[in-house]
This record gives sequence, C-alpha cells and structure tokens, in this order.
Amino acid sequence: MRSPRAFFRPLAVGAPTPTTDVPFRPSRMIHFFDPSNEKMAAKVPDIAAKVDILLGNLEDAVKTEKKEAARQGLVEIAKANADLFGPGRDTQLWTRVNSLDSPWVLDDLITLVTEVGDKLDVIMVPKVEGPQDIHYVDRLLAQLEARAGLDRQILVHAILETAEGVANVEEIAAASPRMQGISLGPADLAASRRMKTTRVGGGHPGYLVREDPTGDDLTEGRTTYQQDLWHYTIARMVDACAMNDILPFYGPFGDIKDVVACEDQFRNAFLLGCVGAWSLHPVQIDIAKKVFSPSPEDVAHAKRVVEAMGDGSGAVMIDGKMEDDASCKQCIVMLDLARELAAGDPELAAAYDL
Ligand SMILES: CC(C)(COP(=O)(O)OP(=O)(O)OC[C@H]1O[C@@H](n2cnc3c(N)ncnc32)[C@H](O)[C@@H]1OP(=O)(O)O)[C@@H](O)C(=O)NCCC(=O)NCCSC(=O)C[C@H](O)C(=O)O
Ligand SMILES: [Mg+2]
Repeated sequence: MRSPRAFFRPLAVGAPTPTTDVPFRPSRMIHFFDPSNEKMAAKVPDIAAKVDILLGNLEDAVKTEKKEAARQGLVEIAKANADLFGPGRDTQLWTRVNSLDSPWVLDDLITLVTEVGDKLDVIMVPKVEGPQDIHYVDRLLAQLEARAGLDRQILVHAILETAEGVANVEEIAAASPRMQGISLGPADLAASRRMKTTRVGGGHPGYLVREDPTGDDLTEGRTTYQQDLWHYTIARMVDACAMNDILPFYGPFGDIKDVVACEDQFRNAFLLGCVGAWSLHPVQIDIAKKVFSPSPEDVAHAKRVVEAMGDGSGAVMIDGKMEDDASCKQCIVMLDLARELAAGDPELAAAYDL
C-alpha cells in the first residue's frame, strides 16, 4: 500500500502527474467494435458521432489469428480519425487490452501508448483479480507515458469478472488514482464462479422464487418471479466505486435481438447506481442512451423537490409524499447528472427545460 503522500506522485520520471478526480464526461454506453473487422472499422466515424465511448476491443471476441490485426487496426483508426479523438473531443476512445497473463498484452500496451497514447482516454483491463494487477499496469503505463512524452494520464478501467476480483473489488477500486471505473463482466464471472448459466448477462428463467401454495395442489396456480442473478455483484461494485469516486458500469447483454430485456437489465443497473453499460451491437446504443439519461419526469420532480426544500433542511409534502434532506440529496444526484448531460446535448436540455 502506497502512503497517502506518494499516491499522487508520478510512478516514473517524466510521467504525467496523476489525476485527482475522474472528470465528468457522458459515459452512458461503451460501444465495442473489433478493429480487425473491416465492416466495423469502416463505421467508426458514423458510430463515434452517436456514442459517448468507442472501445476498440482486442480481447475476447477477437479471433487469435486477428489479435495483431486488431491492435494495428486500432492504431490506424485512431490516427486516421485524429479530429474525433483526444483531449476536448466529445467521444472518448478506449481500448480493451488482452488479459495480463496473455501473450499479447505487453505489445498491446506498448504499441497503443507509444503510437496513439495522446488519443486514448482509458484502457480497460480484463479479468482483474486484485490491486496487484492495477499496480502492474499503473507503473508500466507511467513508464510508457514518460517515454511517449504524454502530458496527461491514460486512465484505467477494470472488469470484474472473476470470483477473486469480486472478493477484492474494494481494493481494486482504491488501487490507484488512475482508476476510472469498473464494469461487471457477467460471462467470465459466471464461468469463474461455476454458475450454471450459459448466457452473456441478463436473467435466467430458472432463478426464481415461487408463491406459496394456497391449498394441497403444489403444481398449479403459483406465480413465479424471476430474480436478478447480478444484483449482489452490481450493488457491491457500485459501493466500491462510489466510496472511491470512480464510475460503475454494467457490462454486456448478449441477447442482441431481445431489446426489451436489454433495456430492463440496463435500467436495473442505472437504478442501482451505474452510469452506463456496454453496447455490443448498434441496436443497443440508443437503449443505453435512453436508460442512462434521467427521464424528463424524474428531472421535473427533482427540480420541484429541490426548489421546495430551499436550504435543504426540514421536511415538506409534495404530492402526498414526505421529502426531506435525504430525498433532496437524491434529487440533487439526478439533477447534477441531467445538467451535465444537457450541457452537451441541446435536445436533452430542452426535454429537461434546463
Ligand atoms: C454480435 C455480433 C457478432 C453480431 O454481428 P452481425 O452478425 O454482423 O450483426 P448484424 O448483421 O445485425 O450487423 C448489422 C451491421 O452492423 C455492423 N455491426 C455489428 N456489430 C457492430 C458493432 N459492435 N460495431 C459496429 N458495427 C457493428 C455489422 O458489421 C453489420 O454491418 P453491415 O453488414 O455493413 O450492415 C457483432 O455485433 C459483434 O461482434 N459485436 C461485438 C461483440 C463483442 O465485442 N464482444 C465482446 C464484449 S462481451 C465480452 O467480452 C464478455 C465480457 O467480457 C464478460 O466476461 O462478460
Ligand atoms: Mg470477459
């Protein structure tokens, strides 16, 4: 554990000073694409205009024989679209590198930071098991940033997708000032925990509670309610992130055609405190944008409560409900997000009347 005084010192001579805050940027969807896939690569300028975060994926879902093409493809895309990415641009450019035990990750990090480090906002690290993984990446990035002459830090995002990672999530979130956030990786996590679902995120019809029987018949007339397989992990991840001022995200929803259940999963995550989710296919982009932007009705209600509460003390009745200091704080959370999103989006600003 580093001393509090050392925490904000660069980890390599000449590396940028560590950031003290994760700056607010709209982060409602992390859109995944495979930079070795020509069709997807060709869509980058179009998609970049629609998403908050565009992520060139180098890890799972990229075939082994395409690993190097994906890495090189991302370098070329970042260079060819220099006007779209980098400090002050609307769309963040991220990458997901290969796992730390893979034969590719060292070259992923060296190549990307050296060639296009000035365009990259965040590096997503998969299968993070504890703070030691973040410390390794932190020091290596500092060395690479110093050598590349970068003047701002590239932040790090961890995926929570092993049982060990979940057990250590608080230490992971607090491991470095470079930490930007954490995503739930439900597919790898299910495998690591030996859960018996084969789905990529979402619910499972077998995970349910059943109403008690009303008579002797145990088989008929008993309503079942599907439960959320991910509630515990998301809630724990949200707490770990909130206590360290970093951002929690839901990860992938693999049933691309089930846009309804995707919206439900994203909304559960939003309500629990996540700021965004991954989009794996263009059809999921607008779902994430809608869900992770507060609704105009919630914003209108929040405005009413904050106005009625004045200095925030005491209690008032609005529409038959008690509002006090605590509910006023909830409303301020909602309003802050609405204002931040509306600042870069005239349509939202109009919908929120802000
Ligand atoms: C899921 C897909 C393989 C589906 O691809 P495809 O069969 O080509 O879908 P469509 O025919 O409906 O595509 C229509 C057009 O849209 C383009 N497309 C598709 N996906 C994307 C995308 N993500 N970005 C940009 N463009 C996209 C297609 O090329 C078609 O174009 P055209 O023919 O010109 O009309 C595919 O969507 C896909 O590969 N998505 C990304 C998958 C991914 O990144 N997976 C990894 C993240 S999830 C994970 O790793 C698990 C996690 O770590 C955990 O452990 O939980
Ligand atoms: Mg995974």
